[in-house]
Amino acid sequence: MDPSSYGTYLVTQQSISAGRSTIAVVEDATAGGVDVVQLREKETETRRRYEVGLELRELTAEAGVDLIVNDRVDVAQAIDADGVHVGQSDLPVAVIRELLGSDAVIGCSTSTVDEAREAEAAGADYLGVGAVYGTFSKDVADDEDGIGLERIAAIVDAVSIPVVGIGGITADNAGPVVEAGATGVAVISEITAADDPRAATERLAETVETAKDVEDGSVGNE
Ligand SMILES: Cc1ncc(COP(=O)(O)OP(=O)(O)O)c(N)n1
Ligand SMILES: Cc1nc(C(=O)O)sc1CCOP(=O)(O)O
Ligand SMILES: [Mg+2]
Repeated sequence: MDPSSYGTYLVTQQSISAGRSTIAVVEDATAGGVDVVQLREKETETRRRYEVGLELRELTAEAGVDLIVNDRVDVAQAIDADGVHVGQSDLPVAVIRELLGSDAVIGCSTSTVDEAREAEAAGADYLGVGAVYGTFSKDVADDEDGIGLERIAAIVDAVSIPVVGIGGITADNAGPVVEAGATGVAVISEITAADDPRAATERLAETVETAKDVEDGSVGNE
């Protein structure tokens, strides 16, 4: 799948999933219409991460959903994932491109226009930009209220690759992120910690689709 289709993006984290397995959450999310899943189990040992990754590879492939691995090029290769997502403290994008080749999808986290331009020049296929709003799922050093929608719009203007907003995003506040120009939104808690992850995914995907229609002018300008 092309990252320009990454509208609804699930980042996994079993520790906040109310006792459900990451596999069960991803099954629900694929049934609910997620476009891409990132395996991000920072507290899980490598062997277990690999085993979960193999299962996710099978179920995402069947559902036609992309599978991205957080940080780890070796795990991505071992499970035949579609790509890798890295941040400013991880391996550089250009090095990952050398290792994985031109077909791999490489995502890079950025929170400023300069970082975004640099990641694009290095060969990133999409950007994860955040934290858009305040989040409890990760320690985000610079701004605990988030970088906000104006920064999203500035980054979208500065690059020509897709931008995915992340951080504190819910079905209630995702619309403005897409209306600011983001291709989509990435979430952990909105889906993972929901009572019904499938329904939460459906709600989020519906919000993203509606906002895209507003953004491209097909509704709301009659
Ligand atoms: C889609 C997406 N965007 C941003 C991030 C954050 O990546 P990073 O800054 O490398 O932090 P960790 O996730 O590795 O803790 C992401 N994972 N996904
Ligand atoms: C993994 C991650 N990266 C962020 C960034 O700003 O780069 S914010 C974040 C956590 C997103 O979790 P939630 O959807 O529960 O807020
Ligand atoms: Mg990282």
